[in-house]
Amino acid sequence: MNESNDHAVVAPRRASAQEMPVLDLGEWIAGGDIAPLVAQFREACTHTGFFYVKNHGVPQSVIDAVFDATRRYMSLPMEERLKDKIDERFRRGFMPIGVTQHPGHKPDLKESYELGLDLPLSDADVQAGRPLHGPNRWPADKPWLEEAAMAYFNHTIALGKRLLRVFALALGQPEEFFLQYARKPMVQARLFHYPPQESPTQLELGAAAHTDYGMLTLLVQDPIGGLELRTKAGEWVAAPYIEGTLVVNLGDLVKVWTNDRYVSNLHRVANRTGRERYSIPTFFNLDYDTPVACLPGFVEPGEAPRHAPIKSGEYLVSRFASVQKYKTPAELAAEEAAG
Ligand SMILES: O=C(O)CCC(=O)C(=O)O
Ligand SMILES: [Fe+2]
Repeated sequence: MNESNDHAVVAPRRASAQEMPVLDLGEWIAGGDIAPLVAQFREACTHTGFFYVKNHGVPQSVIDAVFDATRRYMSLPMEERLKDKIDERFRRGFMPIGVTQHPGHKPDLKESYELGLDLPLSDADVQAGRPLHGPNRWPADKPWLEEAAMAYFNHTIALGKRLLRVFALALGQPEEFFLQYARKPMVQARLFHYPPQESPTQLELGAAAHTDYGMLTLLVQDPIGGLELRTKAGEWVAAPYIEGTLVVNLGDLVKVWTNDRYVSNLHRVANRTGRERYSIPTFFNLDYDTPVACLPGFVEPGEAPRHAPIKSGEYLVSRFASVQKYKTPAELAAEEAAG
């Protein structure tokens, strides 16, 4: 990292309604026509790859409860939380500041509690050592954390599966196309706490500028705000809290499906408010073995797709390893064998 290239990151203007539209899922969820939503989804995904959803079906009480539990947990003494420190194999539990570091940046100024699809040790994929497949890790003396987090997690899985229907139709596929790859989806949620930062800079932020990796990110943020994304013109804009909404954005694997037609956008977090910020992204990814490849209609006849086909899970694991201090299952097995 080059300190002399560092720049202060000042608060940008708010994203316009075109840069961050609000998609209303209410009518469709109530049994209405999906077509208008598909058109709005396509427009947003080819523009900034970011939008809000409202009337999304996740009860506000469930969202309030998971924020309350996250605040309560992150207020506990560090030594208490370190008892739940993330385990190398399954990557679930408390992740202190310092674990996530994007190349060329200082570590992100955030800490988190990580959870995912809760697979028992007897599960065939867990037995087979498939990366990131495993049981959640919960502090037994704080049942309120598991209760609130899993209630929220299960609702976002339902929302993610709903959005996959819209997504498939937007890409010219049958509505159920992605659901065939969401049998044991690699969904991960992160309960984030961002301490306030007086003067954010490009090198040191709550979350350094990055793109997400997979399919769909669903995010609830608290009223503090601080999420920023980059427009097509290269300008950073704020994606503030809007009551009753979640933020949705696309990840890099969508570029493979769509030959770069859909946007996986750079974004970052700067918490300049002087107050604690909390946010909870759920990363909705498909099954490990999903063959991700350019879909028909996204490449001209006679042209080759820009990205080689790839297995969803392998790609995700390689991306995690690039930003998190992370041991691969092979490295762990080698360590174990060495005693
Ligand atoms: O906390 C936020 O608002 C965004 C977090 C984020 O971009 C991420 O974890 O990938
Ligand atoms: Fe992100």
